[in-house]
This record gives sequence, C-alpha cells and structure tokens, in this order.
Amino acid sequence: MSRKASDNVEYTLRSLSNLMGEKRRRQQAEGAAGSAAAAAAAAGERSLIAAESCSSLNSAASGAELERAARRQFQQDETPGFVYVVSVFSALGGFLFGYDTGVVSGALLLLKRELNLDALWQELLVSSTVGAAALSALAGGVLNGLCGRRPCILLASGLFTAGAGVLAAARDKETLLGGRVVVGLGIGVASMTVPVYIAEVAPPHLRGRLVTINTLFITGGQFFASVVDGLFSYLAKDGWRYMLGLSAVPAVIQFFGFLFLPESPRWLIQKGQTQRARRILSQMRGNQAIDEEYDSIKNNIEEEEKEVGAAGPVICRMLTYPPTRRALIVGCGLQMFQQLSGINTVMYYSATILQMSGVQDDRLAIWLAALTAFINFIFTLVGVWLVERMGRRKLTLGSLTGTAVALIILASGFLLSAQVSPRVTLNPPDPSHQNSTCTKYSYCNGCMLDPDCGLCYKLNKSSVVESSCIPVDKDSTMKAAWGRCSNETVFKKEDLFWAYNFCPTPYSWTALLGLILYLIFFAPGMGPMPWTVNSEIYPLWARSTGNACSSGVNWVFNVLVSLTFLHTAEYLTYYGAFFLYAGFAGLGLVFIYGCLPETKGKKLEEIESLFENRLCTCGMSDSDEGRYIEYIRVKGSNYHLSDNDASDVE
Ligand SMILES: O[C@H]1[C@H](O)[C@@H](O)[C@H](O)[C@@H](O)[C@H]1O
Repeated sequence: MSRKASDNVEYTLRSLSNLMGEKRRRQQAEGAAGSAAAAAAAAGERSLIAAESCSSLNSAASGAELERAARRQFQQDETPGFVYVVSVFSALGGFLFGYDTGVVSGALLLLKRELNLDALWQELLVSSTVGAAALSALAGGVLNGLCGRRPCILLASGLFTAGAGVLAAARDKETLLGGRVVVGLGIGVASMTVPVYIAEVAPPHLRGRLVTINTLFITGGQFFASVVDGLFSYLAKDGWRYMLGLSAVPAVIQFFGFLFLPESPRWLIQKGQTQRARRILSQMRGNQAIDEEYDSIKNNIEEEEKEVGAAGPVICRMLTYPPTRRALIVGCGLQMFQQLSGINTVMYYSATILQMSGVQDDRLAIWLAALTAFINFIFTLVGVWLVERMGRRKLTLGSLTGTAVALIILASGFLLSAQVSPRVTLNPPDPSHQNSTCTKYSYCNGCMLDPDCGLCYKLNKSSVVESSCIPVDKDSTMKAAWGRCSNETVFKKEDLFWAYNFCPTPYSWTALLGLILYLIFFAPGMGPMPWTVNSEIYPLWARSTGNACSSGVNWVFNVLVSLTFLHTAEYLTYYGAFFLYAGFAGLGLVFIYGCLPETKGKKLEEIESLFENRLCTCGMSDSDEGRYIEYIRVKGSNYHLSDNDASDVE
C-alpha cells in the first residue's frame, strides 16, 4: 500500500492567508454568526486554521465561494509563462506526429505516378512509419528512464529533421522507405516522451490542459498536412518533396529550442541531481515556494523505492505491484479503445464519405478532407477547454458515448445506401479483354465492395440510370480504366458520374451526418484523454515504462485497424465494419466506466492511491471532485483543511 497522499503533501500556502482575509472581510460585512471565528482569525496563523475549521459551520455556498477565491489566487500566483513556453516547444513533437502521419496520403497521390509505385509499395510507405513508431515508442521507455526526457525530445526532433531531409531528397522508392522509417522512429519517441515531460513540469491545476495541448498540436499537424497536400497537389512534379520535406522546419525549431530548455525536475530528483532539480523547479513555479513540492516528490521516490524495491526490470515490478498493474491495464486499454473506435479509418475515408454525399470533384474532395481535419482540430480545442472543467473521466465517458452513437449513424448511412443500391443496367464489352471481375455484379453494392471496380452512371432527376460496373483506373480512383467514365473532363461534360467505394442513394447524407457527429464527439475526449491520462497515472519510477507500453499499444492498434479495414469491409461490408467499431466503442464505455478514476487536480504523487482498489472499482475511487484540498504544515504535522477536527493543532 502506498502512503496516504496527505502524509507527504505539505503546503504552507500564501493563498491560505488570502483565503482567510477574504473570509474575514465577509464576516465583517455580514457582521453575524461567524464572529467567534473572525476573532480567532485575527490571532495569527494558528487561529487562522481554527477559523477555517469553523467554515463547515457556515453555509456550503460561502465555503465554495471561499474555496474558489483561494483557488483563483493560488493559480494566479503559481503559473509563470515559462511553463507555457516549455509546453509549447515540447508539443511541437505532437505537431510533427500529426503532420508526418497526415501528409503521406497526399504525397502518395503524386508519388505513385512519378515513381510508378504499386499498391504494395504504397502500403509499405504508409505502414512502415506507423510500425517504426510502435517499436521506437517501446524503446523510448528505456531511453527516457536512462537519459531523461530532454535528450529523448532532442533525439526525436533530430530524427524528424533527418527523415524530412532524406524524404525531400529521395531519388528512389527504397530511399523513401528509409526516410519514412526514420520519421516513424521520431514519432514513436515523441509520442511517449512529450506528454510525460509536460505532465512532469506542469502545476497540478493546469496539467490536464497543458498535456491536452499536445493532442491539439497532433490534430493541428494533421490539419496543416491536409492543407499542404491540397496546395502542393497542383504541383505535379516534385510537389511531394515539399510535402514531405516541410516538416524539417518545426523539427529544427524544436531542436534548437530544447537546447536551451531544461530537463524534467522529477527525473532529476529521481537520479539524485537535486540541486539542478531545485533550480529548475523554482524556474517553473515562478514566485512560489517550492520546498513543499520538492520534498513531496523526493519523499515519494524514497517511499516507493522502499515499497516496490529497485531491483529487476521495471515492467516486472509494475506487473507484480497491484496499483501499477491496474494503472497499466487502464492506460493500455484507453489507447486500445481509442484506436478501435476507428478514428484513423474514419479520417482516411472522409473523402469517400464526402463523395458519397454528392461531392464529385476530386480537388474539392481533397479540400473537404482538409475540412474534416479542421473539425478534428477545433473540437480538440474544446477538449483543452473542458478537461479541467469536466475532469478526465466525465469527458472521456461523454465523448465515447457520442462516438458510439455517431458510428451507428455512419454505419446506418452505409447500410441504407447498400439496401437501396442501384441495379447495374449496362454491361459494355471490355476493350482490353482482361476478363475483369467487375462484370459479374448485378447491383452497385457488390461492385462497390470490390476494390477493383466502380460504378459509372447517369442521373435522371435523382434516380440512377444507364449504370455499369467498370474496373477502376490503376493510377486514380477518380476514374474508370476504360469506357465512358475513363476521361474525367469528358465524362463530366456528358453528365456522367463515377462512384468508387460507394453507391449513389438518397440516404448518403446520413453517412455525412455520422462523420461530422463522430468528429465532434471523438475529438474533445477520446482523442486527447488516452494521452493525457497516461501521462499522469503512473508513479515516477514506472512512468516512462508505462507510457512506452501504452503508446506502443496505440501504434500497434493503429496499424491493425488501418491494415484490416479493407478486408473487414470486404467480409462485413462497410456498414458491418462501422457497426463493429461501434461495438468496440460500447465495450470501451463499460471498461472506462468501471476502471478509469478521476485524476483532475491531483498531484502526480497522489494519483497512485486511486488504483489501490480492485480494477473494476477504480472508476468509483473517491476523486475528491469539486473539493479543493490543500495541506498546511502545522508544527511539523500535517493539517487537512477539509477536516473539521482541529484538536491536533497546537
Ligand atoms: O489522439 C490522436 C488524435 O486523435 C489523432 O487524430 C489520431 O490520428 C491519432 O491516432 C490519435 O492518437
């Protein structure tokens, strides 16, 4: 069992005096019942505490007001701009994670023509990055523990810069593959280090918000990538070099910025570099006294070492010590359910979903995909705003519920469009005599599910006429390989339409509605919370390893879901695949409801105690939500403001 948090969190708060001052003013103004307490308050610090203990005699409303006032004062005092600067520089790692995973789809459109890439190579260029990220996230745990957070962030920005250089200068597909692997290695290290670093330097009341900014930067990077893709798609020759090379700019900025930024004070204390740690901590806390926080971290490390020991690999110690084992299950579970809810498939297929709803122009589809990324970004900002208001638990539960409903609507859109799938009425002979499978489908639904075919049709008012199932062009899914729909400019003039991956039906808007709702619900909660929660639920000795494992799980499920989507859609159809994701989201809800405790406002050193109960009851841990707790040192012992018993105060 770990020590009760109150034993080591000792705060002599200046804001306490402010709180008492405000209380006194109130009491004078009211000139009423609290006069005994007011007199005591005038008598010095000891009586201040006694007066505070009387606060429970006053109305709950006035108590809450006082707490809020003290909290405001405390927070103003506590947050110097330096913490924001450090967080933003670290979050550039998130930006690069988003940019490099997002930009590749646009780059591939140009690359496959210029370098003649077949489907396997395209697949390799996408998955090699994600696969490398999974491996380096796991390795990043060891590096973080041994070398510290700062060298890992420097390493990640170095890898991002090198990868961008290699990609921009590549002459063949093998070099491109090498560059994508290097970038992936950077993404993995950054994805596990940055949230940990921010959580360790942030003050408790801002931790959730600052770590969530990292995910805001991820989605910002994805949005920026989609705009860059849109802009450079007009540059048929070498446009991809700019797309892939541009990420060097934020990477270099981060690298040089971090040469001047400090190591995490918590890591330094753990390594015994206490003088440096104190200096950095006071830099981070501005005009606040840091003694209590410093002592608290140090005591906690010593205590943990006594309890868990320091021998053997960290992962074994984590698995054999129940609180960290539970935290690990919760952290990995959150990351797994984030990916199983299908975010990356939904984003990737957003262009198709938009085309389903009637967007025929391919350039417009690219820009509308940028709009999708923008919605994801803006609603992550909502998450930054909500995380310290609602708390992590409520935000995640609300977000996942909405995500599940949106997935059901999205799936129903595909289901309806499959059920009223138009008939194939024309079967023109194949001029290339290649005997394609496309001729065997008599309904659009079968044709749509075959990745090699698409539907070429005309519209008579709103009904589909003269429809044929034709092989898709190997270079562009926007046109057919031959026949009426093979030349985009011509077929658009003739009022012909080409549907790849979808069937034109009057219900297509349902899928669009599902897509928008999905992003609105997913982005503020399920997008950022798995990263935020993981950065805070492990004790210091287990933090790098815990984050390495959970980030690894995120990347492994990212690859699994993306790689299996097309096969899942082939076996279960599109609506089946989205219903499946809705099912996973439902399971995720049960898991999170039972297991995820509230960590809002707690000091990192207190959070371990939330995992002391059985796993499925951790979600019900006493979260002290809505209560403001501070500890003050009174003649060497601790005093809890919310306790009414003042008898141990001398
Ligand atoms: O939290 C992020 C974010 O939601 C991104 O949009 C998504 O692409 C990532 O996979 C996820 O980890």
